[in-house]
Amino acid sequence: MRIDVVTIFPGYFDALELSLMGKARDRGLIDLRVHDLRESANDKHRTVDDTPTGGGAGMVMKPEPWAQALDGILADSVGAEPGESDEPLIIFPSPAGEVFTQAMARELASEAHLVFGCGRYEGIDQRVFDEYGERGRVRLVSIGDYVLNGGEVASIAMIEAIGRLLPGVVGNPDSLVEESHEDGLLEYPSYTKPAEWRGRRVPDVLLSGNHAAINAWRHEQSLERTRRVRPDLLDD
Ligand SMILES: CN1CCCC[C@@H]1Cn1ccc2ccc(-c3n[nH]c(N)c3C#N)cc21
Repeated sequence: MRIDVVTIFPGYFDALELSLMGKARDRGLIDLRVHDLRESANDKHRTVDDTPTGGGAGMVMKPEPWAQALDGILADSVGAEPGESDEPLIIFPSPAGEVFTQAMARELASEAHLVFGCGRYEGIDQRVFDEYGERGRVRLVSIGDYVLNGGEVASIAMIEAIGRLLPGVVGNPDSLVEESHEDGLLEYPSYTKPAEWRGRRVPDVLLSGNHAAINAWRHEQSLERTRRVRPDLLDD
């Protein structure tokens, strides 16, 4: 999968050189390209923002630098493999977006080419979403009901959630099956050695070697935790 990111803070994405994402990039499973939006601003001061038309606090990101950056990426996008969508999907993190879920991560993991447009300030001029929404596929996506200062942290979260689902990225694909949200439930509690720690014992069933009983216990724990913490996940 090719992933392009447009941002005024490229350094945020150094985090994706670490751990599993870094290994996936080294192995060519993910082709991550980070673009500094300021390099698409043609004035002497590389201006990317201006005052909001109609008044109001803060600044809004100008449309033209975004168009320069996105047009460059789209022009460079190669055709997809058979069955993949030709057009890259452009994702703009936004508190006004559809909420990102594990189901969306699975859906986006089948894309050949994703582009993440990281806004800052009060956001990006609406006409960028309109322009690229008419020309191709655009989704505004939120990672949750709280306010961040920009789209970079949200993009990193989504890139990790999507990237880890790609074949070969996570060592044992079985570990992807019993995770929170993967089966619609929160995951069961985990334990390791020692069997007793500060007077707290690991549940006996986990020491029994009875895998049917262990699986049944773990499923019940997932159900109980989901009922207690996220009953909304059990609504049909
Ligand atoms: C604070 N400032 C004025 C109010 C509106 C937002 C703005 C900051 N900001 C600018 C671009 C941008 C993109 C995403 C997010 C964001 N916040 N919360 C989420 N779940 C997000 C996502 N995904 C925030 C952003």
